[in-house]
Amino acid sequence: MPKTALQSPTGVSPSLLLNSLAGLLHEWLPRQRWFAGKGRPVTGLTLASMTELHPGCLHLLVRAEHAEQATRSGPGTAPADNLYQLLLGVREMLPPYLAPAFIGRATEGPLTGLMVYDALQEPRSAGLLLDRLRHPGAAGPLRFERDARIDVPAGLTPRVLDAEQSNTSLVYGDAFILKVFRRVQAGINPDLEVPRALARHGCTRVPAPVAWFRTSQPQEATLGVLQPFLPDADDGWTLALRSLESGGDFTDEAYELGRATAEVHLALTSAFPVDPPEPHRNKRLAAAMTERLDATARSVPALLPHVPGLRAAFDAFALLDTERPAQRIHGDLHLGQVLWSGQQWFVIDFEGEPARPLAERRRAQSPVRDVAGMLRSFDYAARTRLPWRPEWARRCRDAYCAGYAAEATSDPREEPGLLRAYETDRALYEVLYEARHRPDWLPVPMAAISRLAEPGPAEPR
Ligand SMILES: Nc1ncnc2c1ncn2[C@@H]1O[C@H](COP(=O)(O)OP(=O)(O)O)[C@@H](O)[C@H]1O
Ligand SMILES: O=P(O)(O)O[C@H]1O[C@H](CO)[C@@H](O[C@H]2O[C@H](CO)[C@@H](O)[C@H](O)[C@H]2O)[C@H](O)[C@H]1O
Repeated sequence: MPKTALQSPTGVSPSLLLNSLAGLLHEWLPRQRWFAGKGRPVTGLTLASMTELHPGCLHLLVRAEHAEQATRSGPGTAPADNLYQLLLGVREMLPPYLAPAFIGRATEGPLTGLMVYDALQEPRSAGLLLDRLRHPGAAGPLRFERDARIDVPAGLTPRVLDAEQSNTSLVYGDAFILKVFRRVQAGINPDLEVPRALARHGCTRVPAPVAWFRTSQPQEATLGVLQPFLPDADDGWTLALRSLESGGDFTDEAYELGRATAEVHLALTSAFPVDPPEPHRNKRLAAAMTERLDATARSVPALLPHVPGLRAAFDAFALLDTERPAQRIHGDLHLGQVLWSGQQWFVIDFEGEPARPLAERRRAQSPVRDVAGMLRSFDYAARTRLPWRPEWARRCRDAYCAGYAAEATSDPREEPGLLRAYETDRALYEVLYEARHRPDWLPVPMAAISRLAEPGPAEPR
């Protein structure tokens, strides 16, 4: 057991503990990809819950506020409630292998002089977390639960997944993957809710949750989900780039992806209630899209010249008289969310667009939102590789829609006005996402914005 002076922090009051951690977290949080106010300074910090998982390892839920945009409304703006999940280790000395996990040395409060680090990167703590999931039970406000029908062996070697992620995932022995949600919102996370429901309904396109953990403090919320790991799978983004780099064709894969999407959509209509068509739904949705457009343009002024053209796409959508049922969907479908196992496409990450409030992400919506997300993704892939091959994207988009139509009751290409509105809404989300997280990528969705703002076909060109 590592030598630590923190044998039992349960006797330490949260406010005292925060004295020790506040300075360190002010520095560390803004550098994390999952921090909502990435790069912006933390302006307030409170401890919402603290649980000692094992000596020297603290599970914390920390509420952090950041400067700017914290109070604006609209897509992608930070919810008022920014609650983060942290697993912190505390030691007197840090062994070299934990250097990348180092957060800082506490200079105040009860932890003074101790080294604080991200315990998710420590194999011992990661292993103990898996043990908790293997043996359902409680630890303070935390509850560990599992599907008892699936065996999870002891002693699987953990590693942190090296992926550009919104959360942190640990892979255990190439057999299971545990996603630890970093931003925690009240209620069940759709990334647990949806795959569980789909698995119950016999859908084999989604790795079924094996175990999960949640908290009751400061509110009921999902904290992490363990699923089978597909060890030899490549994600769709990697495969698409490979195809572009080799001058290849991706239409067979795109067609199959369309079929897989339609299959998941169909399974979702069995697993969750479907909202029947409702008069004026298009008008209401178009109004919400227009509001998001205005809010996004306030955050990213480069959009301003395109606002009238984009608004026209939403106005045309409002006037469409085909009202469709709404259903649960994926919510953030793109090439990075699908895995090719060698035999079939799997769909992962049902969390929805991470910046939207959870209640909104769990709402029934048009399946066209997902279709639009994937169509945008083909355009994304084509635009990130030179020479630009617009025909590659066009062919993939067409094949994807054809595959979708082969399994579903409708062909997305038959309703261009609907598709254009959802693609525009998605491209606006992407503009905000890139402006915040990867400003170098901003030209990718901006190219689509210029195209979508012009009258005429919405196809990439
Ligand atoms: N069941 C799985 N099998 C294999 N790899 C997976 C699995 N689930 C996720 N991954 C890998 O982990 C990455 C991040 O997962 P994802 O659920 O998208 O996390 P986040 O929501 O944090 O972005 C994926 O891009 C994929 O490469
Ligand atoms: O973290 P998530 O995978 O849940 O999704 C977020 O990050 C994605 C980028 O990693 C972002 O996707 C955008 O870039 C992708 C290429 O990196 C591209 O395939 C997508 O089409 C594009 O939207 C996604 O929007 C965001 O929610």
